[in-house]
Amino acid sequence: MPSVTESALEASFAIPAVSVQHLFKSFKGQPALQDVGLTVGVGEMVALVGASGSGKSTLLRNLNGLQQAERGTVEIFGSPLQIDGKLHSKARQLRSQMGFIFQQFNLVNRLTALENVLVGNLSQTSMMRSLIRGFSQQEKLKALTALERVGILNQAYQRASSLSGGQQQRVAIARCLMQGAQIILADEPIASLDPESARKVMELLTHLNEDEGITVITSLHQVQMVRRYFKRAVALRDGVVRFDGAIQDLNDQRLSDIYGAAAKELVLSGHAEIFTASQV
Ligand SMILES: Nc1ncnc2c1ncn2[C@@H]1O[C@H](COP(=O)(O)OP(=O)(O)OP(=O)(O)O)[C@@H](O)[C@H]1O
Repeated sequence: MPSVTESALEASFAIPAVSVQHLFKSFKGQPALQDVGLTVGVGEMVALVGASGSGKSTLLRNLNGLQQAERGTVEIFGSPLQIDGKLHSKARQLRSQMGFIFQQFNLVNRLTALENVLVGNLSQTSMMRSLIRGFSQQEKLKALTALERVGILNQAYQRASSLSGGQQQRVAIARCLMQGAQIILADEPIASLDPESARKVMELLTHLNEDEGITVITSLHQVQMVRRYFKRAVALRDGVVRFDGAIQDLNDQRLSDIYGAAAKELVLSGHAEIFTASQV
């Protein structure tokens, strides 16, 4: 007989965090996603791999409704977010459970790290209103706690523009925590970072996943990084899922079968020096 805790755990895995079925998306008649299906369990950490133009960003943007597909469904925690190109009435509520991290951080440069976390993903108008109105002690405490969690409490009152790329990305992650995101979608979160900052950001995402059960879906170019930090990878090529499975099965031969000569771009690009220098 399973214990109560085991049953609760099984139940939490029964409804996936993200479920995508038969997703089709094109730009000016050119397919970007073709019949994409994907299921990500609650608390999983999954890498989207693929050469440039393979559809990783498009898929991530469709997962939170930043873009809408022509056909197919996206469900979040079992509730539809988009069906055949239409956002569901619950989309806004579902999106509030998802944080999105961009390659270029998307912070407001003239605001401090703390203010960026406080305004979170508010629209421009709501952001101005909130800044004028001010924030409660409780909100500030929550934002400071989020900054502490990502290791940059000391920079709370520095303008975003004066922070390093790695620090800015950590502010972006703190913003997700402030928002109470249960799912973090990260689009090439380390592509603009130096190797050491990239390592710190990947470790932070791993800890949030392992310690707080946040589901993480990240697009990455660098296969070395994927092998180091992920158990599962989904490889896209020309908008088609060509592999979905355990990372150890996505070996160099498999990559070369999927991408041909372009596999080199994935194996050799960016941050490999971290592994040669300190990890391997
Ligand atoms: N806004 C857009 N307008 C027109 N075409 C687009 C748009 N966004 C993506 N595409 C096209 O859709 C395809 C998939 O692009 P996408 O950005 O999703 O790939 P990616 O794997 O994320 O690539 P990268 O790693 O370079 O970001 C590409 O052919 C791209 O040119």
